[in-house]
Amino acid sequence: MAGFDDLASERSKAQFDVEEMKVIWAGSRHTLEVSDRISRLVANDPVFRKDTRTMLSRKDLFKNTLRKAAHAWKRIIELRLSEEEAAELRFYVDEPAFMDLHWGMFIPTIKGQGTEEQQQKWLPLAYKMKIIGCYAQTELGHGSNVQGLETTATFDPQTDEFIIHSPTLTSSKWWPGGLGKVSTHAVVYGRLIIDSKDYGVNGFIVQLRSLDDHLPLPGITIGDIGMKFGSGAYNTMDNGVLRFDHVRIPRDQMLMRVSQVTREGKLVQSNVPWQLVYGTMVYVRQKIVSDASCALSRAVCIATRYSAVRRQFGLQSNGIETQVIDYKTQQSRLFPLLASAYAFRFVGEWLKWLYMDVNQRLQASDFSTLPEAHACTAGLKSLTTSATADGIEECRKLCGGHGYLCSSGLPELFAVYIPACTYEGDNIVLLLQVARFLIKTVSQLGSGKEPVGTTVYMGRVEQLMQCHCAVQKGFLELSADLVQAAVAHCQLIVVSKFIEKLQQDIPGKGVKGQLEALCNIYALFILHKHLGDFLSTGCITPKQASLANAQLRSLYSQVRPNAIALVDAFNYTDHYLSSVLGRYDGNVYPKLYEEAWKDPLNDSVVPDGYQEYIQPILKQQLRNARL
Ligand SMILES: CC(C)(COP(=O)(O)OP(=O)(O)OC[C@H]1O[C@@H](n2cnc3c(N)ncnc32)[C@H](O)[C@@H]1OP(=O)(O)O)[C@@H](O)C(=O)NCCC(=O)NCCSC(=O)CCCC(=O)O
Ligand SMILES: Cc1cc2nc3c(=O)[nH]c(=O)nc-3n(C[C@H](O)[C@H](O)[C@H](O)COP(=O)(O)OP(=O)(O)OC[C@H]3O[C@@H](n4cnc5c(N)ncnc54)[C@H](O)[C@@H]3O)c2cc1C
Repeated sequence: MAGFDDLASERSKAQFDVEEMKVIWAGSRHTLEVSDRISRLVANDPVFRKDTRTMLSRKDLFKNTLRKAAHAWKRIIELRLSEEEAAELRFYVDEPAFMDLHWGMFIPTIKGQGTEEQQQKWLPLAYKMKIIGCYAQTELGHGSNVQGLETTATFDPQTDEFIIHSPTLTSSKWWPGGLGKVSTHAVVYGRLIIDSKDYGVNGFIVQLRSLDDHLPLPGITIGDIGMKFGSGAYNTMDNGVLRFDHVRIPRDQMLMRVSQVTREGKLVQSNVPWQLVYGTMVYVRQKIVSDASCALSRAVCIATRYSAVRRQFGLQSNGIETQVIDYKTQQSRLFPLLASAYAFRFVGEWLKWLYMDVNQRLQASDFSTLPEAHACTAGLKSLTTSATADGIEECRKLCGGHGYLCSSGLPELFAVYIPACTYEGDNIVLLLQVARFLIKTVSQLGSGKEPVGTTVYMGRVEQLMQCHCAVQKGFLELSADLVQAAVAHCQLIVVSKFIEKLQQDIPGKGVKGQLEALCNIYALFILHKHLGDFLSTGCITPKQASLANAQLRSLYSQVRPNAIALVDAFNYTDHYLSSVLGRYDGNVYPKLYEEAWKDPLNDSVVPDGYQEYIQPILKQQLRNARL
């Protein structure tokens, strides 16, 4: 069987220990064991099938999502899964749904911005799924500009309550995931008003629906905002619209770790920086970087396996055509994405450590690294999601026509993934945050502080920043250029963290050698992609540039025999990949053919509507022809 033999032959060429690489990719033997066990548990459960998603109506699709969520919860309880195992199960169910925001934003917000008492009251309810929460910050009129939010939370000293209100159409909450049809509660971000004075944006816990009949509570207007990009895709998520008409909540439902409002209506600032109100966004952004490595590796796995199975032109002496993975153009498009997947994996590991370190310091009232954590999470979220969205589309193109079929898994992966460039912060807006941080850092450099990092890459950032700062025009005037410097800074971090990973103990025959090749491919690919920066800032010479390009080509040849093994190391099940082109066994053509007949359009030989609309035309034309 062609495809199967091709992949088996590819696997025999591997020059490194794939099982050890699986541990490196997973992060530890323990994590590998958990993800392997849970991914197979999900793959073998018929309730979690994904192949019909694109054929369901929005209502049936959503009902099926609720069914899966209920089944997932039941399995978590039945099997007594740990929090880690439960998170893995939700990950491998692989369906955007309200649970993501309940566990991924509502709970972390209460943990990060609630007082001890508020955590003790609300977290047990949320952990036991007695309430379902979402994160309601964005409004119809404002998303990026958080300080522009219009929802009001006015303190009423008579009743010791806040009155939550939507004063304008544009103040309607708009986009929050899980809000439209499911959530019973929300963390609502609104303007704190005391005695007609506006104290800026804070978070408030607000109940939205009755826990008895799920109907919206008095003063609450709530619903779904409608179909989104793609057919299946993100339409399993009820992104919602929410309006308040003077809804009253008790004073103790304002999240008060950052600021407190006393019974007398006095605002008291605690000793933590007010920016902690934005803390959930830092947490989610570091998670999004790890998610980028998962999404990109998934697309690369599909495209790499298919590139080894697909043969086109180049008839060889043995009478068979050439594998497209052997074409240098295919390698120059595919292998940088393979290297990027590994690079994002490792920078995501570091970012997770940085986030935990910042949190530990916050506990000790050390806020010194919060600005860097914000800049790193914002910048790396922007860099990795943009590269991943473009990379998934490139993988679709690397698979030719069959990449455009839903059965390839790539169109839906693209449709589900691309909003990551927007949610949790528009990517350009976030790069501007990095630029602000860099300007502050460069201004401190005058005090003799030396930047650290990979020489050529560091030089590029420094030069780009010096050029821009030297021009001394306004920030806004320079923002397009400063974004360029911000990207350069984030790429420096990715390369540096990959190099640091290589300095760790890396067991397994040939494993370190493969990672070194991938690190060099990532670094040289970025250098090649941004050659103008490196040349214009004098970081490299034209001669060095051409040597770098030659080195890149030879690295592709080094990776070629290991490509299939490098994607096998992701350890993805066929269920998770959900792709005929990316099947582990390479049995592509028979399965493509089989899948086609499952389409409802093939339920009847003569399609509905033919007799009603098309046949009359043909008959009329026949009659005309006989006249
Ligand atoms: C763009 C900014 C950062 C602008 O902030 P601003 O206060 O209006 O103005 P500024 O002067 O630039 O900043 C003031 C200051 O706050 C700092 N700061 C800003 N953001 C953070 C943070 N996250 N952590 C820690 N610090 C932060 C900035 O560095 C500034 O500090 P500085 O004054 O320079 O010392 C902010 O408005 C923002 O983050 N916008 C993006 C909004 C966003 O990300 N929304 C996400 C909604 S939830 C979502 O999308 C969930 C999707 C999940 C899913 O569906 O899966
Ligand atoms: C699938 C999805 C799920 C979401 N889930 C949630 C959720 O659960 N909870 C929630 O609260 N929100 C959610 N959101 C909203 C999301 O966080 C916002 O859409 C996002 O923060 C971008 O803000 P915006 O829509 O206002 O974009 P805008 O800021 O209006 O962006 C429009 C354009 O303006 C540019 N721009 C804006 N400001 C500047 C500036 N200062 N300088 C230069 N250019 C600028 C941007 O770069 C962009 O090109 C979700 C969105 C999506 C798509």
